[in-house]
Amino acid sequence: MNEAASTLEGWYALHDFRSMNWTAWKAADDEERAVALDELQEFWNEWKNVEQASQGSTVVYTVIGQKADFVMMHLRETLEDLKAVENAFNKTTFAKYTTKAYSYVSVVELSNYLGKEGEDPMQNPEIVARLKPVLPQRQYICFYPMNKKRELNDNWYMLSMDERRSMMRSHGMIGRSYAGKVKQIITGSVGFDDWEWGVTLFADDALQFKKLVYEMRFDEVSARYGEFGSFYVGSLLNEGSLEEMLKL
Ligand code: VOV
Repeated sequence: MNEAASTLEGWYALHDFRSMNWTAWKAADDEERAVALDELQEFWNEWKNVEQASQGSTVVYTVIGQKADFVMMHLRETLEDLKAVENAFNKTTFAKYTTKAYSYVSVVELSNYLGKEGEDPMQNPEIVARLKPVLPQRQYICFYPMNKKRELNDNWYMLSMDERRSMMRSHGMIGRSYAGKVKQIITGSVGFDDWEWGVTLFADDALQFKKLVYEMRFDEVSARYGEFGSFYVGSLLNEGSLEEMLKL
């Protein structure tokens, strides 16, 4: 059997995409809307407490286009913690005015393709911080799921470790040339969701997503082996900008 890459896992991830039910939101009276917003604010404060206690991280972004109106991306220590945060949101008054659009379940993952031989990665604070990251508050987010191909002639999983490592090195070099412009969080989802990985990118200039993804399309690991799902792009929401978005 071919050698599997070994992976390190960190916090579990839930990308929870919701759409607004604008008809219901507009039909609600001022008091109902105020209650919904107050509860949402309380909920948001709880997320901040979780982040301060280093037990997870949450960011909220709009989603542009008709696939959804906003996404809550949660990182938590366990799948149960993710379910709890999902349930808690569903029980808020605000959730009554939303519909479920899409969700993605995965876990922050690092592989050993480019790791140093003989080093215990868990003793490296940089690696631990990448496995349990505080999510960046950049202006834009881009999320999409992907697979590595398993076709007769192009089967990633039949390649030797050395072949895969050399392609991942080239991938990493392209990625590194975007240092400071795009921050990536790769989450593994084999056994958890419909694709093999979730790719979440953060940037202050959304065009850098297009440039990075396009450049990677010419790199063998993406050109030959990458298969991609739907792309979601959006901009950062905080309590203030969410209220602005919901103002009638
Ligand atoms: C923003 C830049 C960026 C950088 C620096 C970067 C670097 C790296 C390194 C060094 C490594 C390997 C070690 C590890 O960390 O696991 C990876 C790993 C991975 N990547 Fe990546 N990637 C980036 C960005 C980046 C993008 C934009 C994509 C989507 C590809 C595209 O065509 O749309 C991607 C995908 C992945 C995946 C699916 C994996 C896991 C592959 C596996 O088989 O296990 N990635 N990636």
